[in-house]
Amino acid sequence: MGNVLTAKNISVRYGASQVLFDAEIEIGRGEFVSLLGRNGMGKTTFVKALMGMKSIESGSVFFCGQQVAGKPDYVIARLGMGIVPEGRGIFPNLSVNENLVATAMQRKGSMSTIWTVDSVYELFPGLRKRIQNLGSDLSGGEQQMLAIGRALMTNPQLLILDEATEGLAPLIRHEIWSCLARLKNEGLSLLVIDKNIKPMLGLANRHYILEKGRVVWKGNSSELSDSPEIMSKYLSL
Ligand SMILES: Nc1ncnc2c1ncn2[C@@H]1O[C@H](COP(=O)(O)OP(=O)(O)OP(=O)(O)O)[C@@H](O)[C@H]1O
Repeated sequence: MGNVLTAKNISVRYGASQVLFDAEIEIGRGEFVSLLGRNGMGKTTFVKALMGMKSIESGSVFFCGQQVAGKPDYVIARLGMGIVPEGRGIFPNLSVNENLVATAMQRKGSMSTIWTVDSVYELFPGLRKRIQNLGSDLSGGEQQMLAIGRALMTNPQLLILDEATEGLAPLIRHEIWSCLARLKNEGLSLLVIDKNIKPMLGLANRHYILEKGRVVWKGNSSELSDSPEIMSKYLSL
C-alpha cells in the first residue's frame, strides 16, 4: 500500500545551531511508529519540520504521495497530518464542544470511523460530561483527551502525538494508551513521541532513536527489546 510518510535527509537549524542532521523516517499505512530519544535530541523539532511548522534547510517529505517539504503547515494539515502537540494546544477560553468543532474537517480519513463530536465523546465518555466547560477548567487528563479529540476531528491520514502522556496519572496514561491501541486497530497511522518505553514496545511496530539530531538506530520492537545496550546508551534505561 506504500507509505503514508517518507522523509529523507532532513536538516534543520535554529540560527547558527544545527539541530537535525539528515534525519529520516518512514511510516507505512496503518503503522504505529515511535520516535525516541532523550530530552533535547530533536524529536519535537523533527515533528515540527514534518508538519511545516519549522522550515527545513534541506530534505524531502513525501506525505500521501505528495512532496510537502517547504509547504505551509495549514496545507500539510489539510492533506491529513494531524498533531497532538506538546503542551496540548487547546483553546482555554472555548468550551470542550467549541474546541472540537473548531478543528472539524468532514471528510474520509484513513479510518472507517468518520470523526464527529459524537464519536469523540464515545471514545472519551468523560469529555461528554464536560461538554460546556471551558478548556481551562479541565484536568490535565481531560485536556489531553480533548487535544486528541481535536486532532481526530480533522479526520487525519497520520496522527502525530508529542509527549501525550507526560505529567499524567498512571490511570489516565493507561486510558490514553488504550485509546491509541484502538486507533491503531482501526487502521490509523501513528507517529508517537513518548518517554514510556514499555507501552511503546507493546504498541509500536517500529522505532526510531534520535541522538543529537541524528537517527542513530531504527528497528522493530523485538529488535529493540533484544538490545539493552541501545536502550541504555540512547534512552538511559
Ligand atoms: N526555538 C528554538 N530556538 C533555538 N533552539 C531551539 C529551539 N527549540 C529547540 N531548540 C534546541 O533544539 C534542540 C532540539 O530540541 P527539541 O525540542 O526538538 O528536542 P526534543 O528531543 O523534542 O526534546 P524534549 O523532549 O525536551 O522536548 C535542543 O538543543 C533545543 O535546545
